[in-house]
Amino acid sequence: MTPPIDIAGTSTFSKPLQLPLSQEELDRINNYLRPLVPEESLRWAVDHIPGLFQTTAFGLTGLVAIDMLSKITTSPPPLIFIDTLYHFPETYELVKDVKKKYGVPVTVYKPQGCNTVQDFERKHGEKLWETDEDAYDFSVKVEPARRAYEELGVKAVITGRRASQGADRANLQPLEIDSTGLLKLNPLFAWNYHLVEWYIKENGVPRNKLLDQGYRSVGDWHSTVKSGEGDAGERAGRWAGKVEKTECGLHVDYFKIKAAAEKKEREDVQHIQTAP
Ligand SMILES: Nc1ncnc2c1ncn2[C@@H]1O[C@H](COP(=O)(O)OS(=O)(=O)O)[C@@H](OP(=O)(O)O)[C@H]1O
Repeated sequence: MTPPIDIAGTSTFSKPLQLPLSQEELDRINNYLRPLVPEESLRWAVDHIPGLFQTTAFGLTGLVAIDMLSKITTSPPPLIFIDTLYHFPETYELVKDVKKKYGVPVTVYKPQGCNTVQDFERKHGEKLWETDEDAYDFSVKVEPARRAYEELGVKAVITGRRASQGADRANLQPLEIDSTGLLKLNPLFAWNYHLVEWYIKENGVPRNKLLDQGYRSVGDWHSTVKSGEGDAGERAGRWAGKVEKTECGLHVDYFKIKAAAEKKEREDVQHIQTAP
């Protein structure tokens, strides 16, 4: 591969960026980042963005970013892994492989007050993903992620989302600001599945063993199935059979999912109180 160009000196943005960013500044940054290759975007982000972390479920795209970062900086952004407690054993194996190969710190956050599935089910009941999707997504991913961002002083995260994954991601920009003010850098926003797969093979990057068994995007074991060829099918194995569901909650409006989860909690309490 061609080594990434050293673009650090060509940027006219303040170092570090002054946060929060105005919409005008965000637009200017996106115009600057859009034509860059991922290594250049990552290098720019490491140089300019304070409080930068990488949030990863060790999907192929995030793994590409981890590998690129290991080649462009000696102090890559620390990794945050939200352990829903329902990941496949192969995913937990991969976390170990990545730690061993790259030596990068991985901070793990779990659902509040829960260390094990048994803890979670005592608190929320069995199969919460079937009875209330929003409450499940909020408890296993959204709340732990917010806790991580607050406790670790996270101002920005690198994500593994790409526009070619379609649905809500079809118009993905290199840099976004979410409803809480968190910056999200999507360095591989313009890559397709085949390019990501090619990079992983070419660079000997560790990957989830489930990918050799026909899985293409891996989430929780209870809601992930094998999926077909081509970009259209990449995330088709996530929440299979639920046509409207395309996100796990981490990348939707925080306040909306929080409100939905709290509403369900209130209804449950009311139901218990009025039960005969
Ligand atoms: N559990 C967990 N912990 C930390 N970060 C996570 C998690 N789940 C999703 N993500 C972040 O979202 C990126 C896209 O993930 P997915 O395509 O799997 O979709 S989804 O978020 O689960 O809906 C994903 O990209 P990857 O780094 O490629 O995994 C991460 O940036």
